[in-house]
Amino acid sequence: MSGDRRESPPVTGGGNGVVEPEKKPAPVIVPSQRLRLHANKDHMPESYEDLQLDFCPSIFSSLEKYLPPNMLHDSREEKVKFMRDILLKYLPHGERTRAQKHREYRQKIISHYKPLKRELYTMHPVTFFVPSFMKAINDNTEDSLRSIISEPSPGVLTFEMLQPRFCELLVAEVENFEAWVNDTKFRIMRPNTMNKYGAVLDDFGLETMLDKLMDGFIRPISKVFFPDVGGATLDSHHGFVVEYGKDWDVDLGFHVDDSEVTLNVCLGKQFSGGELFFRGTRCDKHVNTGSQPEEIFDYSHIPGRAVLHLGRHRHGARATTSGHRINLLLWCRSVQRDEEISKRFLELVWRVLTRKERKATGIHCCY
Ligand SMILES: O=C(O)CCC(=O)C(=O)O
Ligand SMILES: [Fe+2]
Repeated sequence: MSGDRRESPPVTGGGNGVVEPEKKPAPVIVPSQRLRLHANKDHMPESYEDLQLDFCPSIFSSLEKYLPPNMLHDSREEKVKFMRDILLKYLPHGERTRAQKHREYRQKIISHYKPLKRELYTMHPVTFFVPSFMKAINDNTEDSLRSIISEPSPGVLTFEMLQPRFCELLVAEVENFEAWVNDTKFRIMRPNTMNKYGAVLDDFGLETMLDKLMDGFIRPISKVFFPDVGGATLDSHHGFVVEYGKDWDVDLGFHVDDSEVTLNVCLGKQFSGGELFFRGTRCDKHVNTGSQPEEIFDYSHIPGRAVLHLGRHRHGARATTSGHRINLLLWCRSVQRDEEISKRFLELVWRVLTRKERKATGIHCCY
């Protein structure tokens, strides 16, 4: 099983950047401008999405809950400055430059690649989605969603979603992008560690459209069906296509996704094989344990039909034995995970402090 999950940022160095220089005699300092060790659960954090920040905006929203109480109602700029200083101090340099490099990589592609099907780049629900899906989303009730969704195995939801025309347009756009990559010899990053083929749609301009797809059409479903894992708070995504066949990847090993909720829709073309196999949901600790008979389920892809499942629902894809299979994948992530990262970040910072430094923080709780 390949662990394809994102890791929380490691913390290096000692001190939390807010520790006072040693003074004599050492007073008991009760500092006001320090992060709290426990989140203020009642605080509604601001959104930082519209700011050009060097860290993911949702990290700021999560970290805001740990701000000292007297800062909670400061201006957004003041809060950003405070939190950014801490992140800069503790996130390893490599992680920061990686994010910066990726932004530059994406910018380079977007400024040189000429899209073929421009209508894909803005969300047009009526031309993208089949009427039954549109109606269920517009009615916006649990019953309306349940009326179009089947659950052939616990936690595996399937429903008709994409219009054939949309699938054709997206396949044509991906082929155009790949032709450009070949012509220009641009070295692109593949969607994940397990694929040699396929393309990241977010990297060549489709990020905004896919964000709308997640916000308006996937979150309403995952809110009802996957409420316990952040289904209601999906707020970022990794959108890509995978390609299978004789001249592409053949199959995909058993794995879990780096997502809270995964949308997988077949776009075509003609193929045989390529079934998804599921083996039940596990936490990180038990990801390699055996399966119960009722967890074993195989699903045959049908173009336009979506499969929605938890990222931690163990699965893989069998060999595509003939033809060419292209699937759209949207790994949807929740702010809930960023909160987990913030928490672990603080725990780690706490761990690297000396006893004296801990005392100086004025926090009396320890891990
Ligand atoms: O090929 C498929 O349909 C599965 C793809 C998948 O599971 C993934 O990319 O995470
Ligand atoms: Fe997957």
